[in-house]
Amino acid sequence: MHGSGASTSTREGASTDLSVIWSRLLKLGTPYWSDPEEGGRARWQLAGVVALTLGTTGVSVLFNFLGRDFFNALSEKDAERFTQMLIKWLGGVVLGVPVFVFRDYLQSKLALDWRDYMTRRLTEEYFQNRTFYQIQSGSHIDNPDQRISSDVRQFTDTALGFSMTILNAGVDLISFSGILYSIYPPLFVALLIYSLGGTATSVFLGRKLVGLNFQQEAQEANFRFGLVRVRENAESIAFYGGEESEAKLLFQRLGKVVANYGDLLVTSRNLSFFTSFYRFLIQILPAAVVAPLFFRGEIEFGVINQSSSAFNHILSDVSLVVYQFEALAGFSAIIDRLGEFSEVVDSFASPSAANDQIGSNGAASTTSSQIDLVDLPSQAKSGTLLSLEHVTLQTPNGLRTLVQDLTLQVAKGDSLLIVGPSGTGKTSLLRAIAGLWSSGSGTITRYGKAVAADGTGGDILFVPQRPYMVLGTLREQLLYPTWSTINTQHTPSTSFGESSQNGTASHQHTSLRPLPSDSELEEALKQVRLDALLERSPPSAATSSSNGAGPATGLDSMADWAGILSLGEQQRLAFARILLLKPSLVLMDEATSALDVDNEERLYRSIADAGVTFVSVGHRPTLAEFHSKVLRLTPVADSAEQTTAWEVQSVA
Ligand SMILES: Nc1ncnc2c1ncn2[C@@H]1O[C@H](COP(=O)(O)OP(=O)(O)OP(=O)(O)O)[C@@H](O)[C@H]1O
Repeated sequence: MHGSGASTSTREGASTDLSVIWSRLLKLGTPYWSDPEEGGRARWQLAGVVALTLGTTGVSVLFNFLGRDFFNALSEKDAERFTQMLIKWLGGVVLGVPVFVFRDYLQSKLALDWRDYMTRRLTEEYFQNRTFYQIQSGSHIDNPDQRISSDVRQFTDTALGFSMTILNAGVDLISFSGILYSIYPPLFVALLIYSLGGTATSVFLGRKLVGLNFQQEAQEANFRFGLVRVRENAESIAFYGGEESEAKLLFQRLGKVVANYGDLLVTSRNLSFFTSFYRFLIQILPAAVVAPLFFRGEIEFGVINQSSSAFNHILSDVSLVVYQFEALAGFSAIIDRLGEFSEVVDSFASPSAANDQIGSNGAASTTSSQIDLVDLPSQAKSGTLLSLEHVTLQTPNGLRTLVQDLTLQVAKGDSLLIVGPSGTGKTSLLRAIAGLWSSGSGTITRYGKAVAADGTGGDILFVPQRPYMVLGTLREQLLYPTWSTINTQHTPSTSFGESSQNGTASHQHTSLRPLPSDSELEEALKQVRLDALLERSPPSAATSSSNGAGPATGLDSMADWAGILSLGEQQRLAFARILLLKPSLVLMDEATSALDVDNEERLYRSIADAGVTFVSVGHRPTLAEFHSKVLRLTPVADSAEQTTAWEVQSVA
């Protein structure tokens, strides 16, 4: 069972349907403001931002009038009034600047809180019902990491920014229209025609930008993901000498980034031609229109400046779409990507969709039949830990039936080995028991709870071929996943340092399973022959403790464990986790494939001695002697569906 990282597929086109974008915007944007816990505070903050935004318009109107009087005093050579206006102007600046600064600060702070809320919500849904796993294997969603991190940030920043800009523009428009209309009505009408025409033209010229921005986000993410894969698989690539083909693949991705960006540049250049002409033309337009009134002595000189300023205000309000078109196009692309992601995540995260499979369009679609997965409390009497009744298992796309009508039971003290040629469905059977796959029919009953990160459950544990190494200390590796939430509350150099003196005392530990003491952790390492790790000085600079006391050692040492431990060592560490947790039943997928026979025997004996019942998947002949029963899967010759036959044998 191997993870393959994020999908690299991208869609050819973005959704430019305005009604879809609008409904996605509402669906994404509204939950924060109506949230029972955080909504109240958010609404108050928003009210503050709105008030300050209105304040900024008030300040602008004030300066419009101050400017008029200032230039009138200047043209009339009235030195005393000029000095007065200068002082008033300076006073206005002192009062006005804080309004602008606080508006910006509060708005950014609100965007940050909103981002925090949205990211937490999406992340929770992403992990609910193993959505992160289902999305990867069965949907077209590309780069979920980028959507959760950067897309959410851009969404909240831009949504709030645009809302305030629109509000500001509305109030501005009303205030300055009054001023301009009172100066010269024809100027006001000409301006409206000019700006509405400009908006329509820029929408026409920039219409391709939404799709191009959508593609840009996806291509950038694909390129970055390619680089991440090289980092994650550095050693394998180096062994294969695959540098050249990796570079070629990266260049292909870079090529797509550059090509799309090139198209984007051309479209924005064409739009820029128009918007720049539009901007430059209006600089003298109001003065040109009002000048005859001044020459005829109907208005004062300061009114020219005032009308020019009012004209510019109104024009930028009405021309919002012209000036912001590129940003709007980028925002639509973000709404599209995020909305699509949230819809797919929702469809998996909702309990009704938990057992659904994903269709090729990325949306969940219910397949005709499902395997029933039933969890029951442990059966002390019968000793049954796992039972499969008439289980027929299919691949998620329903194209292959892997195992048909399988019935078997695993009771306390049993040890079952699943064998069969590669591709017959051994790992898939474990996937079905773990609840990752459910296409097919029949019933799987698990007696006892699978391990949970809060320390509850832990009657059943699944161990993959390549154990997952968390980012953290050696202690955190050993405690994963049973006590993992407890670990995240501590930094290795402080709390774990304390706990190493008194065992478990410093942990606020509320789980049902007691947290193993340091000596138990060290004993588990000894049993799997990894106690040398306690002595080994970690090579990475990241191991230095933050209090400057030098690198942490022993259980608190930090390293890139997945990078420095051999696969065999990682597999031994996974056995140390079993020995610490002592689950009733453990299901292992080629969990000793990288070990020598001697170590393999020692590990199997140690978990059997600990009273753990186990089911293993494996190819190695040496495994049979540690098991009491063998489930043998054999491909059925000439079967169109490439299905497998099965039989259970006792080991002599
Ligand atoms: N997501 C998937 N969608 C469709 N088919 C899949 C998927 N994942 C695996 N398969 C197919 O299901 C079959 C069974 O895979 P599985 O990993 O269970 O085999 P296995 O018996 O454990 O093989 P091995 O011994 O090589 O590990 C394989 O043919 C595999 O290609």
